Amino acid sequence: MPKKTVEDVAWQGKRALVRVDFNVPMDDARQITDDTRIRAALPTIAYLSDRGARVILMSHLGRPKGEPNPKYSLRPVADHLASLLPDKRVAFCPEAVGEEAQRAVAALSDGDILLLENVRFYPGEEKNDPQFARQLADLGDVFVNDAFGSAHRAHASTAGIAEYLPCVAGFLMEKEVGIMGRALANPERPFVAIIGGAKVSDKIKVLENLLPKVDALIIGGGMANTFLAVEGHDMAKSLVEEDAKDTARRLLDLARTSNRKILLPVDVVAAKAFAPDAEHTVRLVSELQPDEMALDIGPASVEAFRREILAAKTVIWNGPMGVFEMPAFAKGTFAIAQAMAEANATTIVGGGDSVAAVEQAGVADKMTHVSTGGGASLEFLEGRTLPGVAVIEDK
Ligand SMILES: Nc1ncnc2c1ncn2[C@@H]1O[C@H](COP(=O)(O)OP(=O)(O)OP(=O)(O)O)[C@@H](O)[C@H]1O
Ligand SMILES: O=C(O)[C@H](O)COP(=O)(O)O
Repeated sequence: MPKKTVEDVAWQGKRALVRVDFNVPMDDARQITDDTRIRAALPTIAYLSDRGARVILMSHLGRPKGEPNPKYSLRPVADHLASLLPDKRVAFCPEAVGEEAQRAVAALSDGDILLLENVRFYPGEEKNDPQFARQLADLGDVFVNDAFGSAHRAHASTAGIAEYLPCVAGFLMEKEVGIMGRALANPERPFVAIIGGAKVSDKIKVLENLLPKVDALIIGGGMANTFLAVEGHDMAKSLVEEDAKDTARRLLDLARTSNRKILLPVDVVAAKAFAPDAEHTVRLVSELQPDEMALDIGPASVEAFRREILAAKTVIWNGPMGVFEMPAFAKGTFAIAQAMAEANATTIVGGGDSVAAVEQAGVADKMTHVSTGGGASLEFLEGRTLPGVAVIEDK
């Protein structure tokens, strides 16, 4: 069902209360180390301001547990936002609700932008307290949800607030939900999903939701070990989840009976320790030694996965192929990023680590879509209805 967006509202003079996800990484000196999420919200902010709305932005930053904490203040984000929008007036309010916030909103002229302080400085935010949601709602005329990255949270500023205000999607929300939604509901085929990361248990629902939809499911990373163990391989010291073996077996059976391909690594980078400087070598999965663990996929696996990706028309990727934080075990992950960059397909990357990998590989701009949501994109791939999406009005 298509949702209402910012384009469905006449904005002149209205107060647009916009939830953004400005939960950006910062270093110890409170410098923003990656402003992707801020830049991703600019189209919505500029659109509203250009149409004469008074733009009031709400976000969380970090997990301050319901009380003010200068470490998690959004003030540096307001300064950065002002530098990205040199032609606009951008102000910061050190409160998110109450008299000071109301005064700051009342002082806005059409087109002005105001960022409120971290909504998680208030206990009502994460509790989705109706009174807190109401206090936020008092600051605006229309609620715009552009925080895809927080859409899996049913909090006051992402969901509860919609009880009190009409709710439309911002451009980022529309794009995220549109691209991923289309890929899952009506993909151009062949449709290939690549799932990696540490554990099967974190991604059971993703695997279950995707398997019936895809033509091929590529499994890499630590989670592949459990599947390989079920197929009869001795994975030696590799991370294998005993508790997830039944799930892995069930998925392999389902793939066989439903004619879906599951591709597992055929070779791995084997190391004697989980350490950046560990001695390591490429081995066939069947030749892993008793004192070794698999920490990356090997070149033959890369080649097989690459062929599948290059033949696809839609590719979704979540989770690294190995311990890519350590350069010795990052090759497989970067090779997958490269293959996706070369594919003549709709390519979608979601999940914090895989997004970091495509950025480090320098190919983020070659993807059709790099999601700004970690947890949110994972829950979307699980097929769940995200609370922050559910509250947006249907057209
Ligand atoms: N073979 C392996 N053995 C052990 N750990 C591994 C292996 N392969 C990958 N990992 C680890 O898995 C972790 C990433 O898994 P995770 O499921 O969190 O990925 P993600 O979904 O992309 O990220 P996020 O949870 O941030 O959205 C990385 O820290 C990586 O080192
Ligand atoms: O970074 C994220 O995934 C979102 O901003 C949500 O943050 P949270 O996990 O603290 O709710």
